[in-house]
Amino acid sequence: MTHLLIENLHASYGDKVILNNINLAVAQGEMIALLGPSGCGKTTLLNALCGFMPIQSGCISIGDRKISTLAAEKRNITMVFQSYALWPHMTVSQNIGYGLKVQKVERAEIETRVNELLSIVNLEGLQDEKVTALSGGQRQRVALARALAIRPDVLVLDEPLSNLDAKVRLNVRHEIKALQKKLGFTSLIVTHDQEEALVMADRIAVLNQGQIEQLGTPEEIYHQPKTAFVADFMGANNKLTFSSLASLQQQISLSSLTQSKMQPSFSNKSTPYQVFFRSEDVGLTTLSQDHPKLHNETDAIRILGDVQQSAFLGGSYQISVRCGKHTIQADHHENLLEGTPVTLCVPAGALHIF
Ligand SMILES: Nc1ncnc2c1ncn2[C@@H]1O[C@H](COP(=O)(O)OP(=O)(O)OP(=O)(O)O)[C@@H](O)[C@H]1O
Repeated sequence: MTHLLIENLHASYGDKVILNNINLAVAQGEMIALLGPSGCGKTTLLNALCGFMPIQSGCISIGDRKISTLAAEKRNITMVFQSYALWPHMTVSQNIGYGLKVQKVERAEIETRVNELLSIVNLEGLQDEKVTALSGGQRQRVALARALAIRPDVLVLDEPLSNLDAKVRLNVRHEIKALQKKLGFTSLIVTHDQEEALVMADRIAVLNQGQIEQLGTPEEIYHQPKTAFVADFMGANNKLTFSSLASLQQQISLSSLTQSKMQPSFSNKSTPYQVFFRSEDVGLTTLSQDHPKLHNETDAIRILGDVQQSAFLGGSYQISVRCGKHTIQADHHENLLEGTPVTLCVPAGALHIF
């Protein structure tokens, strides 16, 4: 059931249009990640939702409550900021209970709720510490507990993990996801980290220049990008261009093309085609190697090139291959010297064609 509904939302800074007709229905208990490059309008959307900036037109409602024109404090939406925004002179408990105190909730009730939240976010025993004595991960948990204390209708998280180091980040993102499942809060999370969005969200909205370019489950966004922008943004950043359908068909048969993830504009034979694929889907062989799997692959694009550069990624090497005017990235199990001639093979099923 839809809990938060954003309809035909437009917002600007002066003459500059930032949000251009945003429509989004968020179900009760659902977590939606807003994903997109810097400047696409993610934070502006959160600010408009929370009432921190006016909107030009459109409607925002929670259940049957229209909130677009309400003051921020009347919306019952709380934001968790990347900077935590905690009170440095207060203890953990005082920070968590702050919103309840402002709402003039009784002292005994505040104590009960604070204790409950300390246990939920695993901060028991630290209630009397000053927040300045806590680690980044612990501070973010205090910020989360403080936001949840007032039982918001919608929880909004603006890059909540970006100040944490890589290892803590992995832990905290799993903790937030587990909490969301357990407590069933409805939330929007802003991130520019695609992996974070894939792991945490029930659905992802990919934003581009103030518009939602695609909304779908993490699997849909990853495997079936609807536009070139989404394919590229979600990591299929190898790109080949073909001037027409005929030149594309010289590389790969028509039956394979229809099986691959080709978009409907397929019928226009004279339009240029862009083909996107991930480095992990590229099979690479050197001339000295015999790779039966690649030779048997009939439904595939095959490209010849020379190694330009090899970068060690830990589990594998990322090989940059010069193929005429294109440079293709391929994951490979071993290091290769610059100039080594190679054959690249990409199965039809791994191609996204626009
Ligand atoms: N207070 C402001 N006044 C004028 N323009 C602004 C203001 N805040 C943001 N903008 C502009 O609005 C656009 C969207 O900014 P926004 O912060 O929403 O992007 P974002 O997707 O959250 O980016 P990032 O990932 O870098 O935080 C940008 O072009 C930005 O320059």
